[in-house]
Amino acid sequence: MTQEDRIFQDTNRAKDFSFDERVASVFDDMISRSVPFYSEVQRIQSDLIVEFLPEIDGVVCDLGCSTGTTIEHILKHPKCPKTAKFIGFDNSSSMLDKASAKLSPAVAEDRVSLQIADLSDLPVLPASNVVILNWTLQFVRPIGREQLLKSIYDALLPGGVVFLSEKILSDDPSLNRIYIDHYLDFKKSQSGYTDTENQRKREALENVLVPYRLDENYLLLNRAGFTRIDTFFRWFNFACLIAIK
Ligand SMILES: C[S@@+](CC[C@H](N)C(=O)[O-])C[C@H]1O[C@@H](n2cnc3c(N)ncnc32)[C@H](O)[C@@H]1O
Ligand SMILES: O=C(O)C(=O)C[C@]1(C(=O)O)C=C[C@@H](O)C=C1
Repeated sequence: MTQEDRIFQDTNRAKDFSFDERVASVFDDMISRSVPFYSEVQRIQSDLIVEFLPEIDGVVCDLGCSTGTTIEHILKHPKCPKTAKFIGFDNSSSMLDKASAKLSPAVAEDRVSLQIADLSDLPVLPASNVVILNWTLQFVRPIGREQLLKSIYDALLPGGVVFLSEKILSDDPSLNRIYIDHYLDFKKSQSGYTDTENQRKREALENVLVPYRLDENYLLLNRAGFTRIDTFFRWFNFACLIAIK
């Protein structure tokens, strides 16, 4: 059972945000209160993902899988083939411990495996039908992003897809300001985070979460080899992209 996220009520919290044990212990609460339409995105994304899974031996890699919520959603989808295999990667062992508990029956049946790995220095991915990067590329150092997307492109089978969800910037500064203000309002109203908590989290995420503009993310995907790209969901400064090989 996930605890309620009150991490930024604590004044002693170290400055830089990190996915440590303390964040992992409240993460499901934190992300569902911090990413607008988080569960709806999981729902519609899994509807899309099953369209790209073959009847037998499909492979899905979730990079930055955190506590395994996305894999759990797909596994529970009525159209998810029973032979599909899932591999979750993350560089936080605390997150993977939570994922392993959440997904334990599927791990026991060998449908899911979890691997500790840094996305800046990823082992070669298996040939995959689907690769997911949900709110994770934004945490990878900008210099490593293109190479990561290239290795995803190489790992995808023909017709395979990458799902990329990110916090984004607008190229119009005044719209950017408005979007961020509405995002802060969202966090206050939907979740009860105070202005102080929001401000502290914002400072902790500075230089840790580095968002790109939507067109910059399209360009990165283009450079990696993808030409068929679409935005299937957007809410102000959050966007979810699909790109087909
Ligand atoms: C915002 S969370 C992702 C949420 C998750 N995909 C979901 O849909 O619930 C970002 C995750 O990426 C992981 N992460 C960040 N930088 C990473 C890196 N360089 N290598 C591997 N994992 C990383 C973090 O540990 C964290 O679990
Ligand atoms: O930008 C913020 O304030 C956020 O809370 C965003 C965000 C994200 O997009 O990953 C940052 C960290 C948490 O993992 C959950 C949400």
